Amino acid sequence: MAGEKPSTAEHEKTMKSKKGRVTRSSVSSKSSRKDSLKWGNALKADDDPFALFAGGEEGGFLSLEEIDESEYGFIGGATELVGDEFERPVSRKLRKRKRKSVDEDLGGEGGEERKEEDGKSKKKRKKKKQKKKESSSKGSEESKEGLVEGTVQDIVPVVLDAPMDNDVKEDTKDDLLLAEDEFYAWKELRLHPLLMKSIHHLRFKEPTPIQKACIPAAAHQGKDVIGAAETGSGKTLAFGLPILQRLLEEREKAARFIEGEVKAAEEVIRGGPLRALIVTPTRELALQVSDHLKSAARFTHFQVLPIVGGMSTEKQERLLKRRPEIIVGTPGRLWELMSRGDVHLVELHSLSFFVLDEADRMIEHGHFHELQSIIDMLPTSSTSADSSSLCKTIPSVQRKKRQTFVFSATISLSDNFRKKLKRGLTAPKTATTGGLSSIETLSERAGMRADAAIVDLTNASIMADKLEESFIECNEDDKEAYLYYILSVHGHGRTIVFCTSIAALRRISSIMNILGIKAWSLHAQMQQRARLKAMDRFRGNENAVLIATDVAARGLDFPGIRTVVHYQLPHSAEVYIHRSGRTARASADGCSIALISPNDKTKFSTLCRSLSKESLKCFPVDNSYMPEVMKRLSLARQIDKISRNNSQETAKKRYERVAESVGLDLEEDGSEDERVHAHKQKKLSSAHLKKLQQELNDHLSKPLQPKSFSYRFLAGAGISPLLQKQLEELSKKPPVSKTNSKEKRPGLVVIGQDCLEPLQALRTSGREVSVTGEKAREMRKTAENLKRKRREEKKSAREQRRKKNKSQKEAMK
Ligand SMILES: Nc1ncnc2c1ncn2[C@@H]1O[C@H](COP(=O)(O)OP(=O)(O)OP(=O)(O)O)[C@@H](O)[C@H]1O
Repeated sequence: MAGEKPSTAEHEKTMKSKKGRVTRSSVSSKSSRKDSLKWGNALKADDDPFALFAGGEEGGFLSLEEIDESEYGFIGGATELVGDEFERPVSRKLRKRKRKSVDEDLGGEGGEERKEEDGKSKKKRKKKKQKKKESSSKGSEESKEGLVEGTVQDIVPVVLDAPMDNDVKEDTKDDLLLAEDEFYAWKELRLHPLLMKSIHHLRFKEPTPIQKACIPAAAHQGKDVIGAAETGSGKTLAFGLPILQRLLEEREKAARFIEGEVKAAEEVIRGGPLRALIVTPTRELALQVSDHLKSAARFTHFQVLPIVGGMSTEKQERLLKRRPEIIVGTPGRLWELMSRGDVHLVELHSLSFFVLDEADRMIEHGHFHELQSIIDMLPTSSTSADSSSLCKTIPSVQRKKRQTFVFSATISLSDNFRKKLKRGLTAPKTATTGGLSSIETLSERAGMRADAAIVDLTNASIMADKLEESFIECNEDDKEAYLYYILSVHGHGRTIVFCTSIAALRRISSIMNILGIKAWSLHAQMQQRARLKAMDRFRGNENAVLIATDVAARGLDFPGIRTVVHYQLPHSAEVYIHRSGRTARASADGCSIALISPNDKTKFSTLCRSLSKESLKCFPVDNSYMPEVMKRLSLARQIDKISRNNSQETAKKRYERVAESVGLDLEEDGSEDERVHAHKQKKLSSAHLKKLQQELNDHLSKPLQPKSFSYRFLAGAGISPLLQKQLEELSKKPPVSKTNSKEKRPGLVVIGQDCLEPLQALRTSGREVSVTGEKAREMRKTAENLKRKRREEKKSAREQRRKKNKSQKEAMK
């Protein structure tokens, strides 16, 4: 820690000088003076002294959606660069555009209200500005007197070893002590104060085991790392923090080195060549990792840029011109831009980190040819070290070798992995021909060193500790019914339903929506914008349902998913692990339910065997609900069928209209009689559709209840809005007259139904069942052994009796 103090103090000075509050000369005083001029406006505009470096409140996938449409910037280092100027982290314009897009999503509703709001908020902003002006002048007076509030210490007391300002108030001191205790576990990782500050912001009280194991090796010993740990264990920061740590250290070194050279220092601050390239298998994951790194880098003003498919290439090229230090991308788009010769992506001489997230997915099915090409573009480690002298921005600061990180929850390495790596080192790079068939080949080809730290924290089952797995046996045709049962009887908490085929996904999401369960879809055939929107909506509602293909199986970190349903089984045990790992993340709990049809049985028992599971809990299903579930489902299926036919008709009509408008002659469909008949049929089917919808609505207006449920009595605890409404309606009705016996009894319904979350239901009444069949085989064997033993005993007893009789008879003679 001793070695850290000067840098901490220096950093402190730099920050203060940037705020314009401290005028003493420091290492960075020249540059900061110039910078403070540029940043002056931004600083005045915000209360938080660190807001300049922060991403503001924006983040998550809504802001990512904006990437497609707007001038998205680098929020990671959080500074948005426009032209040559530093602007406020996330501009008001961006926020406004975001609001506009939300309005558009809502079909333009609320536009007027928005205008009104805008007017009000303008006034508010004016008032705020006025206030800030007053307070900043007050603040500068205070600072003159030595009364500085809202300094670095206020925000991250723990991390800054510099002494606290004497004028910090007593109560704040108590908070600081508390914070110091709370974040103590991070101290031994010796991270840069700016990183500790963001960790404090993220409220991560202690590092996760994988972070504890990887950060010292990667950040302080400069090692390559192969990291494996359960899903949701914080692997992103396990590689992200070492990257930021080293970049910060190098930047400080460079700043010391070029002391006095304002221009060079500015260049260093603005970013030069690419320093870290992170590759992930899916677009959504790349965006998420980039978002995560941005939040970790929010006080460093390093730039993090996602480069993924489905978004404008031109825009990405424009943004690459701003030379972000860190790029997170998917192989396809990265390679596309590299092949186009994008300077920032092909000049990799200063690349210090190459990261493969979800590395085992990269080698699956061999469809990552681009990854091979990217890896082949990387300079060999020795070249990269030598050529650091080519780097224009930090001319003489000697950089360390490139580090390679390979991470996943499901990595299997052979016993002689190190030997292979060593062999790889002695052989020239071109000798490794062929595809990236294994993690070993992949790591070796990426230049991993033989002394790489191998951190494998996966347990025997490879599943998250607090995940409870279960299954429901049912017919293929009944899967929809059981899904509806889970979502309606236990529909509490965010749920993700996995399918393997897009056709199945479309069908069940349509049926669930007809049944009144708002379900979002996510699959690879959707437009990128729609994919991000679905994810955003899913994040936004804590009881939302997402029906997804395996595009969402890996890495995606939705907060608080309570249940994962495997509607169709995945193709491999690894995918099952990753899918199930969307719940029970970051020491939370959760449950998974697999729907197993007779056709799935063999696959399921193979999967269980490969995960060393002999038994699994059977998810409790209350069969008395099923008649009502089936009734509703039958109506929904009929509605779905008619709606599909109708939409086919509509599409056909649209096609005919377009053809007509361009003067195309289409063949007439059948005779006049047939067309009249078709028209009649259509009328009938729309009447039928109306009737079905009415019937379904009647069912849906009542809460789902078991068959034995009596609708006559009021009971239960609490009043749901539905119950409230029905009570109100009931109170408006006149009492049933005894004389008029024909009058129907008012159908009073409803009980404040307590919805039991799937995990709770599983814990209270799930029963353990053998899944591999081995237990049953063992029991059969034991029973047979017992039977044989008994037979043999009987036989020997008979033999003895016979012998005894015989000897008695002989004695009598
Ligand atoms: N030290 C920490 N303390 C608490 N939460 C953390 C910590 N580090 C990361 N997290 C949170 O844990 C969650 C999971 O992190 P992350 O996505 O990195 O997991 P992962 O191991 O990469 O998961 P997967 O294998 O599914 O990709 C995230 O919400 C992240 O913000």
